[in-house]
Amino acid sequence: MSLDNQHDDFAEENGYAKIDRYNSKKINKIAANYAEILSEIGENPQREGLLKTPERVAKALQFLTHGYDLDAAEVLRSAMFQEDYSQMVIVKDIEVYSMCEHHMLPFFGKAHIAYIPNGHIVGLSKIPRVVDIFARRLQVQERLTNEIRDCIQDTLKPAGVAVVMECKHMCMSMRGIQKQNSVTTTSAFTGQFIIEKTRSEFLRLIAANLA
Ligand SMILES: Nc1nc2c(ncn2[C@@H]2O[C@H](COP(=O)(O)OP(=O)(O)OP(=O)(O)O)[C@@H](O)[C@H]2O)c(=O)[nH]1
Ligand SMILES: [Zn+2]
Repeated sequence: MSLDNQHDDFAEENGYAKIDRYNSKKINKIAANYAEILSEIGENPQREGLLKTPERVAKALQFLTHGYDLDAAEVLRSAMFQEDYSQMVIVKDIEVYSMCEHHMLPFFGKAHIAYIPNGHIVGLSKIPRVVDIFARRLQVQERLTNEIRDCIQDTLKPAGVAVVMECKHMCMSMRGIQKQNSVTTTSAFTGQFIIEKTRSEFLRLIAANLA
């Protein structure tokens, strides 16, 4: 499969068929800027290996920020089901890839999310989808954490939501302070998770190695 085809197939493979994935005007504009950047860093944008690089980077950037084109609440609403289940539901170890808004370098790690149903449950896959929709934007980890919490709380209206994220920031490892192993943890809670006992149960369960 050619590189172009791989990119073209991205939308469908990821269930994001309705994204206007290839706004070619946008791609061309971003690519032109990257050709200039290549020159500025002392490279020759005309050498063979770099000929298609500006276009590749433009497409990669569009992928890495495609969350702007998606509505996380709509995704949740598309798979809400009435169910008489009122115990904690936890989806843990969700891989997260985002980009910090300060340096546009990746930060990545895991999200652990729980909610306590209040009449409705949600299709399990929709929780990582919500994570991705907010992560695939320029972010800070704190806002990303809060946006996931608020979206689940406002849409599903459960008795409580808990979000914990643990991420490594490339802007702190490959440049700047250059700390290779530091991990940043953020958390956000609503409803019953504000109560110490419920929050402790959630934290104990995400720390446990049950599977
Ligand atoms: N709170 C928070 N800070 C972040 C996140 N991602 C990156 N940063 C920080 O954003 C800050 C930007 O600080 P500046 O002093 O303006 O930028 P800088 O000179 O490149 O800073 P250094 O990284 O310390 O070299 C840095 O301290 C980064 O570590 C994030 O998700 N949350
Ligand atoms: Zn950064």
